[in-house]
Amino acid sequence: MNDSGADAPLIDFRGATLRLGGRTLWSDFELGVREGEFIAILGPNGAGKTTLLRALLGLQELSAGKVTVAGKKPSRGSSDVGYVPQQKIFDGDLGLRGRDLVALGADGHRFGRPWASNSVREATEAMIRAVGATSYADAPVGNLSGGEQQRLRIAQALMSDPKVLLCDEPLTSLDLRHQEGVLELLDERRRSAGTAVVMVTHEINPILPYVDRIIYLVGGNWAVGTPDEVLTTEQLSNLYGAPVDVLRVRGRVIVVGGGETPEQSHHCGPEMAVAQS
Ligand SMILES: Nc1ncnc2c1ncn2[C@@H]1O[C@H](COP(=O)(O)OP(=O)(O)OP(=O)(O)O)[C@@H](O)[C@H]1O
Repeated sequence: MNDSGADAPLIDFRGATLRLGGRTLWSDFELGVREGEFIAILGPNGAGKTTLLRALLGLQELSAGKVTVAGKKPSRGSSDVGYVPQQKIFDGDLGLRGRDLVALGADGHRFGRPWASNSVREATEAMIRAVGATSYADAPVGNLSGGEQQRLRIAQALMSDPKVLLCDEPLTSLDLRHQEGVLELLDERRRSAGTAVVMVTHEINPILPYVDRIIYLVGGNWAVGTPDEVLTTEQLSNLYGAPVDVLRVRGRVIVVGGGETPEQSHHCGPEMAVAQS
């Protein structure tokens, strides 16, 4: 399923192909992401989800085709792109306070010499308020819960006021309440500021109320579309090249795979995959 895109997409992949270590991760990938769109990237381990984010960060050259972000070739350190890397829980001994972590996201383009300025302090305070972290912003980050830490990391990534926010598995190790908190925060940002959000995740059900479209990558194949378009028995069976059943049970999506790939992909038991929430 190819994406029709918009006139001037914020993210624009054209015929993008990426080969790494003798494997084709994805080929002829086409996608136009509009301002304020919320996109989730799904797929099994090793399908190339993080690598797709790396291409947007200017950290990974394409093997063929092209990609632009805000009309430009992606480049390292661009203030157009905010990035929340895969979660690492901060150590309890780390002396850094929440507000210090957020302030680290202030970049030279916007603030001049970051640490010295009042404008950084004010912007940090405003961002902490915006993500609802005021009550714990002065605590050492290592003492905070995973969900609280994640909020601060997103605040840090938003400090450069990026046009695009990339998040790599921001829901991992969060309970349902904190997952919803993070998703609501991302949703609010894309609605209020028009930031396009692109999120890698293994969690399907929590994201369904929020995302506009899904990119599903499997073994060199890809599909892009709304959750209803992509999460179907036919589409996933095509992508996996093996029988996969997509069931809807009490509003939840459950993917049951016949081969080994779907089970591996979503860290579930041997019989049933995905449907984690
Ligand atoms: N620099 C590299 N050289 C060769 N192979 C690489 C390189 N970087 C990544 N790979 C391989 O590319 C594949 C895709 O990796 P990537 O991290 O994008 O997968 P992913 O879909 O994010 O997986 P996961 O769900 O496990 O995080 C993996 O098989 C990985 O080993």
